[in-house]
Amino acid sequence: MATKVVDLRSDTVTKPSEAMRAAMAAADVDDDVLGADPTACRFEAEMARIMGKEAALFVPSGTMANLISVLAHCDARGSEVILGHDSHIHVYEHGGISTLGGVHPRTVPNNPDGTMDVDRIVAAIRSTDGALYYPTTRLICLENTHGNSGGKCLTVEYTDKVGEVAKAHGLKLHIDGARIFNASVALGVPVDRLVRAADSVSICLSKGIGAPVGSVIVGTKAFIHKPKILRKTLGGGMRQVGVLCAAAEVGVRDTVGKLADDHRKAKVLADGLKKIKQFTVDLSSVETNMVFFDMADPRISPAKLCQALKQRNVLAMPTSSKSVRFVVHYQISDSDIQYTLKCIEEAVEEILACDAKSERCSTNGTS
Ligand SMILES: Cc1ncc(COP(=O)(O)O)c(C=O)c1O
Ligand SMILES: C[C@@H](O)[C@H](N)C(=O)O
Repeated sequence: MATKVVDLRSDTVTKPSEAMRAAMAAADVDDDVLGADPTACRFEAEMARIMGKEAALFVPSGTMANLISVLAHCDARGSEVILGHDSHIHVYEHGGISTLGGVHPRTVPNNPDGTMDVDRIVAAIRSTDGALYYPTTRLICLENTHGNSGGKCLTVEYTDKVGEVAKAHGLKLHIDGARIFNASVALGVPVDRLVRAADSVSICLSKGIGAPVGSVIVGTKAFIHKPKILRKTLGGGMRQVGVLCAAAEVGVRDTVGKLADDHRKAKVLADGLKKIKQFTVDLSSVETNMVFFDMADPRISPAKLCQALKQRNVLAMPTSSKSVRFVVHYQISDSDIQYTLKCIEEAVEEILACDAKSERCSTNGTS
């Protein structure tokens, strides 16, 4: 029997459910590049409806969804996008908007809650009277929930405010909504209301929603025409993609309703960590499915802890030289959470005992 692994590295690690696999096998498909795949068309129409936008486009990944969205809005040479210094687009997408799209990033500091100060966004907008020197600001990007801040939610009030700034300055607003459903559930705000101010949104199907592959870009019908061309340009035009959309349909139907439980389990995990004195965790920062915690004992490093947990079939990821991240998803059970906490306690004991032993060895002069 396969060893049970509690995989808390990310919510991207879920395996397709039996219902997803059955839907994939039974999917009615055709050539999506020719616009003929019935399952893709049905799914895209449903996602547009859910998100309150006119149109939607299925793409292979969240990275490609963000890249295509930025390039579609910034389709003139010398364009600049305002985005968070700690945003996924800026930190984890290989600078694709610049290296592939020629778009210049203008970063604004992300606050601990994932927002960027509105006055700093306004200050970052290039004035047109500096045209000889300045790129042209065309786009503002937000990220909701904000991954590197621990899955924090951007409120609808904040999002609307940034939308007003964009409109007042003739700019567009894109939301990296990889986990927008987590934000919607945690805030208790309908997802279409949460993104109303945005001109485009990218939504990951392969995270909390649990689909094996894909993201969706939503926006106006006129806007989506450009992403469709850019998707093909980037090699993302796929043929019988209904096989993948069928799984995503099941995820949207079955898994969005489980996100609140992911958030509850994350809080249980954080509460358990709080009781272990070798770690520090800010319970108020656990708003959705992510738990970031810091090492409070110099004898315990993120790498040592993750290694010791891995030996107990619990997987996690260091996020810095002093912190570790757990990401909960619907394939993590309550007993998995309790098992993880037990393994953490054992791992701490093991690391400290090993450290004490090596300490005794070094004071005794034996190596
Ligand atoms: C906030 C955010 N945006 C975009 C992405 C990119 O998605 P993908 O991994 O599908 O390229 C991720 C992570 O995967 C993410 O966490
Ligand atoms: C690391 C990042 O690319 C991924 N989106 C995650 O959160 O796991």
